[in-house]
Amino acid sequence: MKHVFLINPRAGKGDRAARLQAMANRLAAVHDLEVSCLLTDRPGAAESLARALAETGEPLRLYVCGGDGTLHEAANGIAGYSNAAMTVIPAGTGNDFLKNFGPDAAKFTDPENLWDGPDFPLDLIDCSGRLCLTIACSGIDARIADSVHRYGRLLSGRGSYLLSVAVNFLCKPIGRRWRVELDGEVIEDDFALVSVCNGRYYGGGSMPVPQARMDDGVLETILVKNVPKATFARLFPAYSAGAYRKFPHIARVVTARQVTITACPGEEDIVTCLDGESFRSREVRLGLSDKRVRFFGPAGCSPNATAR
Ligand SMILES: Nc1ncnc2c1ncn2[C@@H]1O[C@H](COP(=O)(O)OP(=O)(O)OP(=O)(O)O)[C@@H](O)[C@H]1O
Repeated sequence: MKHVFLINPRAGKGDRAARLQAMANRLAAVHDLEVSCLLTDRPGAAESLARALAETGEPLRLYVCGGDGTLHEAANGIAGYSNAAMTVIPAGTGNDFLKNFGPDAAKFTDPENLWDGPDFPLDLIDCSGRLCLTIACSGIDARIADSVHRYGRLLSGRGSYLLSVAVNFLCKPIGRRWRVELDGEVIEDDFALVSVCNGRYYGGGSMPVPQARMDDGVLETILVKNVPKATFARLFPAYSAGAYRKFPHIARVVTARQVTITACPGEEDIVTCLDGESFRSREVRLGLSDKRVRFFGPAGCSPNATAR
């Protein structure tokens, strides 16, 4: 069995690569394991490195050291390979994925809790060919997340968030005219956002659909219609706390197997964010992937620990 620490030295604040490499060396020495470290040298590197390791066919335990973006890339690399399993040692900024594990999330910081932990399959969202572990969001939330990344190159975390909210929320309309197809049902309307949830957390801890479970073969999609800005600001805390049932005239949750979002003629491209990584397109097709990813974690942990 190969144990590989896949380290993103650019994740989070400050370079933790040296500390993570020391952790890997200690794990090898204490348990007489074959442990190596790989550093990502560019965006996208975690995916190609993870895929290359999985393609060898050798039994693999991959410790993804980074945030949600690095985890997203690694999952795209190893999904569907039965010889490969992955876990995460949180080294990112938000680490929203681990919030699904509740209090056990803290145990993921120590590889002693991970190296011989049980593995279990997790579902994945297929979004126009890319795979997403937690939440695939399109709309105002994705536009804000996208700008936070862009402004983050110039400003602090809080500064880039505030500027992003100002630009996307205060200076531009919230709604976009989309045609949304949910299995057979077609709705054309102005939408604030449409988020397909496998996991429960995104955007630094918002939990739109608390019943979403990561291994039940079901995706929960929340649709929020366009509303005046003051209404959106007033309802956002309830949306973030999973209380969408409090405003049924605006929000609705469905378990459609196929969701297609198409920008209406004249409307700008749709911004979609997958595990925090964003892209633009005219149309987004979402559904349960036929691939799953093998995930390992501390004994007794559950990716549904906070589901309700
Ligand atoms: N050597 C590198 N140089 C620049 N960017 C890199 C490098 N290696 C990986 N990346 C990119 O760094 C980005 C940020 O990584 P990641 O999302 O894991 O951390 P984060 O943004 O701090 O955490 P979170 O997403 O949990 O808030 C990813 O999009 C990844 O592609």
